[in-house]
Parts: sequence; structure tokens; C-alpha cells
Amino acid sequence: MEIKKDKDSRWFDVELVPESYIFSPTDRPQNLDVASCDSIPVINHRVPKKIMSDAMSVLKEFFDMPSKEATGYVPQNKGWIYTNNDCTKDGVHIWRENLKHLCHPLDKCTKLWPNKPTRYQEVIAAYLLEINKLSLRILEMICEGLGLEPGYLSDTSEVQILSSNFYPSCPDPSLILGILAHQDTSLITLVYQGDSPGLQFLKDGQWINVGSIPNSFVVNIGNQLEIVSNGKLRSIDHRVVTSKDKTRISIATFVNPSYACIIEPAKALVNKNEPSRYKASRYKEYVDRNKAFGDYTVALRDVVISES
Ligand SMILES: O=C(O)CCC(=O)C(=O)O
Ligand SMILES: [Fe+2]
Repeated sequence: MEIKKDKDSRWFDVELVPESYIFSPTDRPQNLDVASCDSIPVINHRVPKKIMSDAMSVLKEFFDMPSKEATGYVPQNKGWIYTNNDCTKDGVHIWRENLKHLCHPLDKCTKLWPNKPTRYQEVIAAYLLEINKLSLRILEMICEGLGLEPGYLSDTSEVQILSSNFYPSCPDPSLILGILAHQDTSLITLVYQGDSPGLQFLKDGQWINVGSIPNSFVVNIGNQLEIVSNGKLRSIDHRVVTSKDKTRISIATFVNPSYACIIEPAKALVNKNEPSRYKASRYKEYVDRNKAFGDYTVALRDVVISES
């Protein structure tokens, strides 16, 4: 393994994927040259382009900050988590850095976010205000599509967590993933990925590229919506592959039920012919049980509770 030793070198400044990062042959991404899918990105979303590009550029500045790398800080008690050495359960590294923080209630959370770059809080708060509006409109459309009364989803949900991913270019994308295959535990997730592809969905047993249309959002159906819709809408398995020449930043915003909500199939969707397929559970208990925000679930949740 070649690691450049200069003081600014970072974990991904390598010519070969380090041994300890290489996935076992069965877990590798296999065929990377896959077709693009026909998923429909959200384009007429009314979120100003400038707000989207500012959010992307401030995150780029965040992930580029050398001081962050030097101190490697993870100030959990501030309501945000940064990590540059994510590992799978089996101890295998994934090829990404991640910044995660709380977003609700927005006015209380903003001051808990990173204050470097100095415009981070202002730019991301503006982005989240727009995501809030957009997510409410999407939830209303989903309600209408499912035949649920207006407000059924939007009245009890919130843009709760922002999770930004930085995927450096990788010497050999066939050996490793940026994020392992997973489903989102949210109600819905809005992903903005700039113009960098890498996200893949599992469809009929095949991984397919989602592609990336500039200024668009991808909307993932999360586990909570699958439950509320009694399985009419299904969470999809997705993962991220890396690129040899391009870095990628994605901004995922998780729209979740509020903690006190009981999540169960909507009564209007349950009947003799279509019995309830999921057990009821308070969302807070679901979060705790499933480590819904990853390994840092407890740290983040405790800040939410102390702030509200
Ligand atoms: O980077 C992406 O496009 C997707 C990220 C993702 O799936 C997640 O944060 O849950
Ligand atoms: Fe995801």
C-alpha cells in the first residue's frame, strides 16, 4: 500500500485500495457497467438552483477542510457527527466520509451544526427550509395517491436528519462500495447528488444505475412509508458505487415521523382482503431498536431530546 506521507495527505490518497478496505469477492460490486434505470427524478421542484448549488459547495468546503482531517473530531454532544473511517459490521471500510446532523426543529438545531466553514449554518438552513416545503408537497401527493386524507403523513413528520456523503475517487471501484446495500429507515428520503452518478437501485435482482440529472432530487421510499402504506409502496434496496476519476457528494435528507408517532398501516388501507402486514411501533422505539441513524443513533437522539 502506497500512502503519501506529506502532512496534507488523507486516507484516500493512495494508489491502490488498501488491503483492509478490499471487500470479499462475493461482496464486491461485480458488474459496474450496468444499465441506467427509468426512475423518475423530481425536476419541477421549485427549489432555487442557487440554494442547491450553495449547499453542495459549502459541503465540498467542509469535506475539503484539512483541519477537520487533522483533529478528526466527532462532537456528538453538539448534534453532529463526522466520520472518515466508516466500517461495516464485519470491520470492512467503506469508501466515504459522512457528516450527519439533526434538522428539526430547524431554528433550535442550526446552532448545533458545524460552524466551519463559517457560512455552513446559514447555507444549509436555507437549503433545509426548501427541503421542508418540497417534502410536504411530496407527502401530500403520496397521500392523495394512496387515498389517504390530506395531512395524514405531513402533519406528523419532519425533516429530521441531514446526512451528507463524500465519496473520494477510488483507485479500483470494483473492489469496494461507497455505501453498502441498504434500505432507508425514513418515511421518504430526498437525495440531491449534483451531477454525479453512483447511486444504484436493486430491480428484479439486478443493480441498475439511477443516473443523475443536474438540479434534480431522487426520492427514496423508506421503511416507515412501506409500513403506513401496508406494503403498497416498497422501500428499495440501494447502494453507492465509487468512481475512478470523480469524487461525489450527495446530500440525503431523511423525512421521518416525529418520535412520538405510532407507525402502523393506515386504517384506510387495511380491510378483510388486505389485512395489516406490519406491527405497530412507536417511531422512537423503532429508531432505538434499529439504530436508525447508524452507530451514532443514541448520541443524536439524546441531543434531540435534550433540545426539545
Ligand atoms: O449517496 C447517495 O446517493 C445515497 C445515500 C444514501 O443512500 C443514504 O444516505 O442513505
Ligand atoms: Fe439510503
